[in-house]
Amino acid sequence: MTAMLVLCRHGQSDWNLKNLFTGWRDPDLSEKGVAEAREAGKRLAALGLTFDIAFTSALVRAQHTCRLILEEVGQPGLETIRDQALNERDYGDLSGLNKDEARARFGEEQVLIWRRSYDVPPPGGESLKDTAARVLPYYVHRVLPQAMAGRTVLVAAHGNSLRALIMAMEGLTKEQILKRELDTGVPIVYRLNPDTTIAEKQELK
Ligand SMILES: O=C(O)[C@H](O)COP(=O)(O)O
Repeated sequence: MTAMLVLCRHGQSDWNLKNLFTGWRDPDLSEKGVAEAREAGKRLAALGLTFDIAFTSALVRAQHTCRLILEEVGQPGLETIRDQALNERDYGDLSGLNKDEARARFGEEQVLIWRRSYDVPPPGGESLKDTAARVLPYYVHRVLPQAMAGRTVLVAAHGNSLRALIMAMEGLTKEQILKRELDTGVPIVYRLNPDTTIAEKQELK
């Protein structure tokens, strides 16, 4: 039985556009983000993909992306489970700050460590490791069983909650995940082996 899992980072949000640290703050998609989410859905539809269940976070930008993808594949109203386990990494005290201003204030290197290191949390927030500690159990207990039962699963979530998941799924090291960036609104289609390892991966850029 083929297990199919599609991961998609939300389309551009209003705060991505304004270059603000977002984390658990809750802006909606920008106009461009809406178009990106629709395009993601069109690309999935072009592959002939339809879903059996969708998962998204407790945040509007991911939920909106999920909804638009489902509309474009002709499945509005498909069962969708929302859970804060899939939320973006909590950016703590950085939330709401402009990323360039933060670089000017704290230094380029420090900001890069907060944004991309594996285990250094931003002040008052979550490291990627902390994010993984909530994303991975949710994946193993909720998402993966659906895929392994032969259902095609959509996960519409966030840059860092998905980086944490991809690090585990693809077996990336701390060094490799540092360089892994996820584009907004670009679906990654995984076909999984019966032992849950990756059989095939396709990024729909
Ligand atoms: O939460 C945020 O600010 C972004 O959407 C993801 O941030 P990052 O590019 O710093 O990981």
